[in-house]
Amino acid sequence: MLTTRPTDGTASGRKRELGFGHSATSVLVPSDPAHVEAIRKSHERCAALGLTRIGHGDYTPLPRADLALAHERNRRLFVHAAPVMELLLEQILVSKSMVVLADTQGTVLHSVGHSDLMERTAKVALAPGVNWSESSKGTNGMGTALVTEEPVFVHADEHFMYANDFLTCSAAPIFDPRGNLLGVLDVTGDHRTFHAHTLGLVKMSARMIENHWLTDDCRHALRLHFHSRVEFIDTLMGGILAVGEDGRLMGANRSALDLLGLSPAGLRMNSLESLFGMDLARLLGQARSASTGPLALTLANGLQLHARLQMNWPLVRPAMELGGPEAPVAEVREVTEVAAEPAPPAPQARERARAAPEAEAAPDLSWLQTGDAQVETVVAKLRRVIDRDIAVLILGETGTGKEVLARAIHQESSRARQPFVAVNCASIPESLIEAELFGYEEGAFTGARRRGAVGRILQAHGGTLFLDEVGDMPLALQARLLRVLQEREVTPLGGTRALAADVAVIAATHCNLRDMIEQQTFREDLYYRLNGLSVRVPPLRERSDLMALAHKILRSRCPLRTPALDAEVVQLLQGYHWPGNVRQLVNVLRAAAAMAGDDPAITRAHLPDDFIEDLQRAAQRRAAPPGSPGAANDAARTPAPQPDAAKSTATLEELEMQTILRVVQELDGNISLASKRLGISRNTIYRKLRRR
Ligand SMILES: Nc1ncnc2c1ncn2[C@@H]1O[C@H](COP(=O)(O)OP(=O)(O)OP(=O)(O)O)[C@@H](O)[C@H]1O
Repeated sequence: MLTTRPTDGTASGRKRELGFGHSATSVLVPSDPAHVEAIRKSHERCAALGLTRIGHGDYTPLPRADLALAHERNRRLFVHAAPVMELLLEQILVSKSMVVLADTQGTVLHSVGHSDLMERTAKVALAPGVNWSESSKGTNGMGTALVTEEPVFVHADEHFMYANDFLTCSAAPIFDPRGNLLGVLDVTGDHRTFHAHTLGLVKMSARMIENHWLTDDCRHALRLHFHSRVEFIDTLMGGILAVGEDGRLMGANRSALDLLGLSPAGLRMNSLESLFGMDLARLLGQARSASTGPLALTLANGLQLHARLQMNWPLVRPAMELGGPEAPVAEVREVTEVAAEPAPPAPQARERARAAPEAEAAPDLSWLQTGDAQVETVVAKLRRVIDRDIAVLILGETGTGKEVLARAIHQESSRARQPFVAVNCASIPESLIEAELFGYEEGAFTGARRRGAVGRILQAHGGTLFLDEVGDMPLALQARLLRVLQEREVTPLGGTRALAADVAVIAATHCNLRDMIEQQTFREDLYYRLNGLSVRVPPLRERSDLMALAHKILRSRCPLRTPALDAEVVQLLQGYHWPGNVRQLVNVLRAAAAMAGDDPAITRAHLPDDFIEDLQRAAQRRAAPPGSPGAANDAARTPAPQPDAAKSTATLEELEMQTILRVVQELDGNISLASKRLGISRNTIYRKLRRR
């Protein structure tokens, strides 16, 4: 049933029930009997609580300390919800509404919407800290959805308090994979802007948050994505079931529960066997033999499902690099077929992804123990300082795994469930690094985003701040960073209030900071503040676990059909000097595994051409008489030198720069491809190009 509601918001207007389409100023509001009943029941609850329709409710936000506590308790919810809220806001921008996130108590945690979108009073009422529980504000979207645990819209005079009948709100509860209520997502706007599709958008957004939560919770589990219609598998309607190594069902999204006809409690009482009549080994076997396309599964009730298996491989997840040309994307590999790479996100989405705290975490330290004695020592040292508020400084050449190590430290600490925020000091333009790190208030500088921005340090509050390439931090900022680390507070640019910043700090660099201190390009006091414990990640050429590492990388790339390495390839890998370290090894093996396809072993023919060329050049250098232009020396270890490089009178640095420029030019400015071809990280390329 559709009824129209007056849009003038007056009491007489409220009493007028207009017929469908009778007024140019009225809006269509679907009001099916279940909805009418839900609102009636809510009004009854409000009356029973002693609320009155002429009441106003209290719009005073929680005191700062209590709000900070609420934020702290709901940090994870915020981390998953914030990017989704930005997306939702983009969809409803024309409706001049606000997108609001509240906790299970109805306390607003976060709201987004431009300041000119809503009347100032309404905006203030939706600010963080204001409570919108039913017991405080009567019938309203957030409060009522929290009580009923169902999506609901509350339009105009359906609000219990007349004071709120100029609003229209659509709200949906958010649940964790075990069915616990986490909070509520809401869109609130002026009642004249009611749109019947808003509730649908809010419900979809709540599902997106739930799916992120599930994927994060079960990031190392195998995930079964399924639906009864094959084209729906990877949509929001698709079911996701997380399965542990022992075949245990670890969690499911709401669509999965709906498709399986289970409650969250019912999920715990089931297994793969009871649901699909097969255990994990058989499921994997079936996936292995299904060369392409989804698997066919049958439920006990005869319902046919189409499924795909997926797992996350943190090993190959590209590091979050601020300012880089690609957005950080958790790399997902399908077991049954190669996953379609996500399309490159739009610039706005990229911006959001950068601004959002990272939700994904890395494997812990034991994952890094593949038998090298130097790595073992590093891990043992780190285990002694974890959770002791000691800053860690990681030293090592590019591509040795410094960021992987930092993530592993975070993962093994008590902060593992909190954000890990990586800041690459080399890849952010010097003029922006201050704003990136410390954040800024609205209008702090020309070009600043209207609503200001939370800096990376505050995004890491409660978790770990990873300062990569810290040697590239401008001197002026080093002083500010030192103050933050000493006082544990941040004052955003253009702001006057200092905000608490509880962060564990891990810094990394390939530079010699001691030399930099002597050259007065790095502050000594900051060096000591960052260097509670310094560890050096060994370059790959010094490691004794090359083959164990290679097999681990291959296993993670091709879990079901891990190719072997034939004897010649083993010899070639072992004889190589690996200037690009583990990153280069990953790239070479990834390309070789792709070339090998279904072949049981990787042979020389599968190795990438540029790697073979480099091997040949190295062999020629070794064969050349000592002192000759082609003889092996350190310069010969420069990645991908030009053929006549050794004869040139240019310095090593100039040759390197020429090579980088040539490759970047050849690849039309694609830094990612250039980084792969050169075997150095994208950050290193950015840094070097900037220093030109
Ligand atoms: N122990 C490891 N096992 C498997 N893969 C690893 C390991 N260490 C590093 N890698 C892989 O090597 C690549 C480079 O790692 P990472 O980005 O951590 O290096 P980095 O030293 O921080 O590099 P840069 O100095 O260039 O920023 C990544 O793809 C990472 O997944």
